[in-house]
Amino acid sequence: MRAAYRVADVRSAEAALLATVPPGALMARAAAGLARRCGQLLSERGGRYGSRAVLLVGPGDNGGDALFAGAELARQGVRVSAVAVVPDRIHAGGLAALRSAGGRLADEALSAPCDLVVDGIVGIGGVGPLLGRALALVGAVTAVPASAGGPVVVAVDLPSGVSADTGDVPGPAVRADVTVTFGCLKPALVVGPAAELAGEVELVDIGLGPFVRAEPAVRVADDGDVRSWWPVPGPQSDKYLRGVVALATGSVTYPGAAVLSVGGAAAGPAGLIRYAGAAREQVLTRHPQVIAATRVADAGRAQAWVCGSGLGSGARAIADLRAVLATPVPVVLDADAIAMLVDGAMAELLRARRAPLVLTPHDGEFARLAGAPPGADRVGAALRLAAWTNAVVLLKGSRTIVASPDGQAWANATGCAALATAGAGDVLAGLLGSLLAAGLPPVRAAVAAAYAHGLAGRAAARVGAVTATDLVTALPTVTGSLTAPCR
Ligand SMILES: NC(=O)C1=CN([C@@H]2O[C@H](COP(=O)(O)OP(=O)(O)OC[C@H]3O[C@@H](n4cnc5c(N)ncnc54)[C@H](O)[C@@H]3O)[C@@H](O)[C@H]2O)[C@@H](O)CC1
Ligand SMILES: Nc1ncnc2c1ncn2[C@@H]1O[C@H](COP(=O)(O)OP(=O)(O)O)[C@@H](O)[C@H]1O
Ligand SMILES: [K+]
Repeated sequence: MRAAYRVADVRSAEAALLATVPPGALMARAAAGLARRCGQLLSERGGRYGSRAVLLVGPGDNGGDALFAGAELARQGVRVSAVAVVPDRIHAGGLAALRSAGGRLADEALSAPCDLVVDGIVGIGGVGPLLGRALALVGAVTAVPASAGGPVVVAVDLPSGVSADTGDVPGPAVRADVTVTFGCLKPALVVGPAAELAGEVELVDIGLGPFVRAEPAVRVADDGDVRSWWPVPGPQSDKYLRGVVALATGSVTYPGAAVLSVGGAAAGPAGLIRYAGAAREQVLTRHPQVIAATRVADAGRAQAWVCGSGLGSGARAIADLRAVLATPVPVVLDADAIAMLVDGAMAELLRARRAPLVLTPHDGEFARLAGAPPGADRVGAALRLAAWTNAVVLLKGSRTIVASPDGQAWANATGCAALATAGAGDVLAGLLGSLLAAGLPPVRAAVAAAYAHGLAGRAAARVGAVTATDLVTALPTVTGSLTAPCR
């Protein structure tokens, strides 16, 4: 698990650490890590000696990091020039170090072609959209991407122009190929549109770890986490012990949603799938192992329910949703079921529930339920909806968020834009239901489902254009790889 911390918490930790080390030591550690990565990137692109680097140097310590790293690169034979955002507010020690290593202060950014741009405009001290010369410099950096022969762009701590705590991007911002961040991750490196601007993120250890006392603002699961959580059948398992997942999804209008959600469930760890709904025939044609009924009341017992994907919102859908909410087992509500929750008549059933509830809204469904779209602070918005509904909220997006009513938030790092295809959410809901049925607690089930779903998207994208059916095809290999092999 990786953890990202808010700026205020990073500052407190840094203050505590600073009191234990000589002045300048932290910046030296940060700059050393930054210079190391920049040097590697130059070596990969034809060599350091004689290459050209431009430092964009803001008025704060972020600029100081860039200058000290530039000094180290200059010592290695790189021709380094620095452009000050605010010429009379440049880190004096950093500038002296750069000059004594042979680097220079330039007036114009990128007046000649260069191999590397180091974005030291702002880091965690950035507030709001970039202003003044900072804004003009960002335009110059983004003109030619590295993939089109432009310079490789390395952001110092954060890509300048992003909101560190929320991952919002309120205006023009640096698009980095690599972000070298110090001490710990910040939310903007893992959530929201900012995370897409960070490129590859390298975390440099500056000794901050023991001084971070706060709870993470957001967590990111890795392969090891998901693998260790994934339910694995034992020698005594039978289909019931592995868990029974039931789905009330699809409708006469949208039978495909039923097929896709059952397909997602089929890749999960549950031992048996029940289906209740109007798409019974279509489900059985594609998934003959399913035990299918037409109504929830006739479906039989399950350890978790999935309800809503393609369900519609007529009288039949309302009755099935009510029946699902009345069960004493974990429930995933997706799509139409979320929309139907807006109806106050469901409130009593929700209040009476003791078993876990997981909501899987995209932004539109979120807005219907919460009264407004998630906005700039997606983690905060998901946490508020989770607290209000007493449900785990899986807020879909390019970095899907999982938020719990007790204030824990996770961001998914495996997604890819290929997932933005009709029916992908149905597949996710089915897989999530299967993980719940197999006994995974709701936050872990949601995090693990988003993780595997993202990997399936990537796997399918490697083959070609991705449809939700391709996700169903790709999922078993992904989920199989997350499961210890049967002995
Ligand atoms: N505090 C520490 O112990 C360490 C800090 N380090 C570096 O220090 C950085 C934080 O330094 P600072 O607190 O000096 O802050 P920054 O250097 O991130 O930026 C602050 C300055 O940027 C300007 N600024 C803010 N928002 C702006 C906007 N929207 N448009 C234009 N200019 C804007 C302000 O004038 C402000 O003085 C970190 O991100 C990291 O790079 C590292 O050296 C590691 C140790
Ligand atoms: N730009 C994107 N990058 C990565 N994943 C995305 C992106 N856009 C959407 N997704 C993912 O695609 C899925 C879409 O689900 P959803 O909106 O419910 O579609 P549907 O209702 O058609 O099934 C979600 O898992 C979401 O996180
Ligand atoms: K920066």
